[in-house]
Amino acid sequence: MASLLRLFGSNPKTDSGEAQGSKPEPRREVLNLGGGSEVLHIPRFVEREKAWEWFELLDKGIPWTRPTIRVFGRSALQPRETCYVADQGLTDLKYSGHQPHAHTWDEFPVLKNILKAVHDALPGSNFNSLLLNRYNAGSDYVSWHADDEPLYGPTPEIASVTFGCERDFLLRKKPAKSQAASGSREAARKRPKVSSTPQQHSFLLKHGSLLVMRGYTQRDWQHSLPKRAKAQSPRINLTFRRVLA
Ligand SMILES: O=C(O)CCC(=O)C(=O)O
Ligand SMILES: [Fe+2]
Repeated sequence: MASLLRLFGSNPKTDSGEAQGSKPEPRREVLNLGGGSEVLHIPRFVEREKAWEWFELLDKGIPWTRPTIRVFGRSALQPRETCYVADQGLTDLKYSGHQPHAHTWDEFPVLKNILKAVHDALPGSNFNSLLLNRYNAGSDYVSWHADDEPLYGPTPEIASVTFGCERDFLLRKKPAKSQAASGSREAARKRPKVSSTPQQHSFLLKHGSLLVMRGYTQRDWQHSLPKRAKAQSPRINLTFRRVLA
């Protein structure tokens, strides 16, 4: 995987960390997933102390809830706490049979500061909604999914900022649409066999890190944050998204 990582920031001024009068740009890693999908990772996006300050404000100031969702036809408590913030007048978000209440940005001034930092790091971005997650311990998780709801359009940019306990974030290629239904048995026999091991990547998302999924990542890949017995402290994650129209 390392060979796929293009390391940015090779400017000696930024690498030495001592550009005169300006802060060094944090290191950026770009993982090209192929097929027009890409992940950008900035491990030290928010400086440590600032990130703890933001963690505390979010931990205490956000009205976290643990909604009941529907998965495979059954009701269950969502395995993490959540909150949703969005510009007014946007199409409502709905996932797993649940429609979260859209809070306004004005209710939580800290979110405007975080949003500004994200916009500054990602030229051309213009996020108008935010899904927040709070994982109380390693037993909280998010299962395999893609944020491919139509309201985000075909190639959404999703910017994910992490505070608190570091956790593994996994990406796996969606299985190719089965061709078994079409074509004859003979055609299937002649078709070259594809490897049964799905392509997978793993990122350790640290306190203060930013991870951005772009291009066709939501169409062609899934992501998850698995349970981790050793993770004993809370993690807060913010995913900024743009709802179209
Ligand atoms: O917590 C994370 O890092 C990911 C959250 C996520 O995938 C989501 O809210 O859609
Ligand atoms: Fe997601």
